[in-house]
Amino acid sequence: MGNTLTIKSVSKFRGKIQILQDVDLVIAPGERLALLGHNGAGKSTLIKTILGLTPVHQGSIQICGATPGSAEARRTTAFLPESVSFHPALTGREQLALFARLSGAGGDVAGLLDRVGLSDALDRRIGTYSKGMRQRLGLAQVLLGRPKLALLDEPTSGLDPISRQDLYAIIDELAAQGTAILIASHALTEVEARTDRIAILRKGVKVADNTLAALSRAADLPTHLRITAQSDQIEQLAAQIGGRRINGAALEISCSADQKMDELRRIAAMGDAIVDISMTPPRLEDLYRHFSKEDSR
Ligand SMILES: Nc1ncnc2c1ncn2[C@@H]1O[C@H](COP(=O)(O)OP(=O)(O)OP(=O)(O)O)[C@@H](O)[C@H]1O
Repeated sequence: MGNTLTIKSVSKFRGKIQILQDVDLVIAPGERLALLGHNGAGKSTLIKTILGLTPVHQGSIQICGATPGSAEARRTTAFLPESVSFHPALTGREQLALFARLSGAGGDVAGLLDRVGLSDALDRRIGTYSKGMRQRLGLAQVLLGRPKLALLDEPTSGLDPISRQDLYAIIDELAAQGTAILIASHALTEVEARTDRIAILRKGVKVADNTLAALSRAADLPTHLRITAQSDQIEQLAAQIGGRRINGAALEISCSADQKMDELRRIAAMGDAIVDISMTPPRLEDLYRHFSKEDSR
């Protein structure tokens, strides 16, 4: 099956300033892609070009073969902005029913509101909703059209931890139904666990695009091993193993992914002197820092 979203060599300028430079990106049906980047890296601009709200100056974008902004692309694409705004005088039910009518999508409005946890508030005016409730209503709107592509800009900003989990559960359902999902985010820990692939923009240039495991291999960042010793043996172990003393009875050493098993064998061979070993592989935060820095390419 072809990709839902295909972005080829897209460049975009604002006046003389280049905002996006030769960006290639694809998302397959059912795939969840995290789009990361510092403030001003070009994430929102890329989303706006996919939506057809701002023109592409070079290159091309296709959504299931359709051009951004065309009737077909609009029918297949859903967008959740960072701060959703609705008519404050309408109730959640009225607002969603209005969207359903406008889009011609129809659908079970009350069922969708229940799905996003708004069943208690469906007949309350949106003006009385909290930010998290408005975000949930926005998500119901995304679900309404059964989109092939969902673009979510900072979907969890301002949400409490449970609401975040609920939101990702709904995103997972969407993906399981075949929707291609792009999540622009600064919440690295969340997207680390809940997406399939990571793309990083730096000053409008895509500097990374792969699975977490592949990015880890490419960056070759160290894994940290923390070794806890019997308290009366720490001095002797420190002399043998080296590394950094953490507190009275622990040492920390760093090694590359290739060296990790050799190090573990070396430490395990020290027998009863070792009480515990814990291992911390590079996290998305480390990879993000690595790929976002100026000399990463
Ligand atoms: N309407 C506009 N006119 C001029 N420049 C703009 C406009 N919108 C965005 N820019 C510029 O384009 C660049 C990319 O901005 P964009 O909003 O796409 O970044 P972002 O990665 O979404 O940032 P953030 O994480 O802060 O939301 C920035 O330098 C920004 O100043």
